Amino acid sequence: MATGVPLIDLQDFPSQSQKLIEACEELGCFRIINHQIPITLMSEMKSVVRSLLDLPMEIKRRNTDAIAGSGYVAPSKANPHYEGLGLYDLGSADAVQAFCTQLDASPQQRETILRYSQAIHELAMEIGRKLAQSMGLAGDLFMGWPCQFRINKYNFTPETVGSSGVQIHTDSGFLTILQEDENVGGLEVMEKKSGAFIAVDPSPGTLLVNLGDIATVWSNGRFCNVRHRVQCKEATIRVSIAMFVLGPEAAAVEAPPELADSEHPRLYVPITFEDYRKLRLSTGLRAGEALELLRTPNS
Ligand SMILES: O=C(O)CCC(=O)C(=O)O
Ligand SMILES: [Fe+2]
Repeated sequence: MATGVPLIDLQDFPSQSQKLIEACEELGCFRIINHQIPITLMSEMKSVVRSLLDLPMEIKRRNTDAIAGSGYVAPSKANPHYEGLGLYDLGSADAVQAFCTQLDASPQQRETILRYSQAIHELAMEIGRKLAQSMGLAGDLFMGWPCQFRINKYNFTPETVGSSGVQIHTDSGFLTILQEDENVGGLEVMEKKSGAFIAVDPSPGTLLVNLGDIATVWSNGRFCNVRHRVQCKEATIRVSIAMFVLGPEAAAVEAPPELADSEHPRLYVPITFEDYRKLRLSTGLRAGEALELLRTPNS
């Protein structure tokens, strides 16, 4: 049952810095332990999320897009067993409140969603600081960056076993923090070197981090934007909670000067997250291939 996903103890820095950077470079995926989000909050949030996803379709449809694809996604031809609810800008208490209002959340549900969103947002900022420090950089890498939140439900049935819940893709932003289903596996991450998929088995109480395309741009090609997919392994409902750290609000993403010099020329032209997202949407390149369109002339 080897998962091959490195474990990072968030309370053991700077000792774990090298391990963190290696995980970002080699797999683009790691599992966090000691993240300080209470396990009770994680399980309360999971049960709130399950009830929101069980709401009638007409209520779920009130969760409209703030940016393309940020709201309710109904089952479709491409992903017939998948549906999700979401919100843009998890760091904004107003956006979180608006999401709760759209879905008629009870006061108790609202309280859990607010506490969870604050805790996961703080954790993302902490990971940003640890990443910057581990790369020898000062400052707060993700401060002020918009984050997207998505709760995913896979309606797996006996007929769907062996088929795909979500097609192979990379995440477009810098990184994703995932609270997986505590019982149902199915997530698979691709090892860059071999092209082989590694099954990510659930590990309750921990959180999984996947790096996306923006991390590759920012790190001047050092960090791996991990390809991943969700396979249906068993005929049961699977629920996961994802928080995407996207990119800076308006500024173009580019490698900091420390990561680009004459020996390591910039591999990608600077681009805003917004323009990169549009590029992915317009080209339909969902598995990181759009990065090739950003290559600098001599790289
Ligand atoms: O449900 C999961 O485990 C992963 C979902 C995912 O890859 C995504 O939302 O981008
Ligand atoms: Fe993903």
